[in-house]
Amino acid sequence: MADEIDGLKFEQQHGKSRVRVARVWRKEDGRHFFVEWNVNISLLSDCLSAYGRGNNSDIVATDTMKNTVYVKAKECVDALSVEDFAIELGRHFTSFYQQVTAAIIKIVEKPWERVYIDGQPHEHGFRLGSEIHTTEVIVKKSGALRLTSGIEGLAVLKTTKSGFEGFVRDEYTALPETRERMLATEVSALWRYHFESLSSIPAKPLYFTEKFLDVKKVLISTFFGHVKGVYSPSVQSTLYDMARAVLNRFPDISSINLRMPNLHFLPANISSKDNPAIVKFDDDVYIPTDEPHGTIQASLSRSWSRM
Ligand SMILES: O=c1[nH]c(=O)c2[nH]c(=O)[nH]c2[nH]1
Repeated sequence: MADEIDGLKFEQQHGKSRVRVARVWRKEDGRHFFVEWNVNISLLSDCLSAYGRGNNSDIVATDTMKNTVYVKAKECVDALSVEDFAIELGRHFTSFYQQVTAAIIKIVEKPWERVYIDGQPHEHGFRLGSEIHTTEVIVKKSGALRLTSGIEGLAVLKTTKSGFEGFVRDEYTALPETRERMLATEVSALWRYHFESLSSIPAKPLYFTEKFLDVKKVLISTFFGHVKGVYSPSVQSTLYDMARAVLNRFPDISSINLRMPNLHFLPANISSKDNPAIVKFDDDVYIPTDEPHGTIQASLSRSWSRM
């Protein structure tokens, strides 16, 4: 939101970052549910006189925003998705305060997962997994909504069925063409849901939690292919297949952005003047390296709207 002060364009927002909250839901049958969230709040509000005149009478204190996270966590009597919690916060700030025109809520969920003991889900035991679930919600006073979710740190590797051929060769090119290499990456994905108003959000509890797990499954299964695998001619091609699979499978996702660094496993060939083959590479010994790494990213949308 741009305003004018003294003939100058002025834009502002204020909020609270890194509000950490954990919530336990204790069911009567003995099962516990648990989440840990790191919440970022940013409010767009009419409080120009705070900047221009030192008058704080329109300022919602960021300390109050922090407290609101704990109040709302307490009020959520049933387990809910990180998306629904973000929407609830956005709804609160935009409806409770007349001067707040929009709220931007970003939350990172820590990947606590229920443990299994002897194949049985534990009632109250959790361990830290690896992939992080994120969400960003923008709620406007009108009820307009922009909802994106994401995954970070989805590390995947396959030991074959990957190659890279036919690329530009010039006087600087040293990379040999291959149809046999390792393929490893750490996927970051961000996808936008098509729900564009608060009233269109599905009422089903944990709808977005299930969707997150389903998107993760589709990303993983498309990366690897079925048990015998699928050939990848490049990170670019596999990334596109993964993005495509998500849009094909989930009608309520309108766009997806994927970032997939190419984490290289270099063939180990070690030689000396006397011994040209101290170690001779035979698709067996590799030198793992993530520095430098390739960086491949792309967005795929159903329409020409932006992510
Ligand atoms: O899948 C790949 N894509 C590239 O763009 C690239 N560039 C490179 O050196 N190796 C690879 N691999």
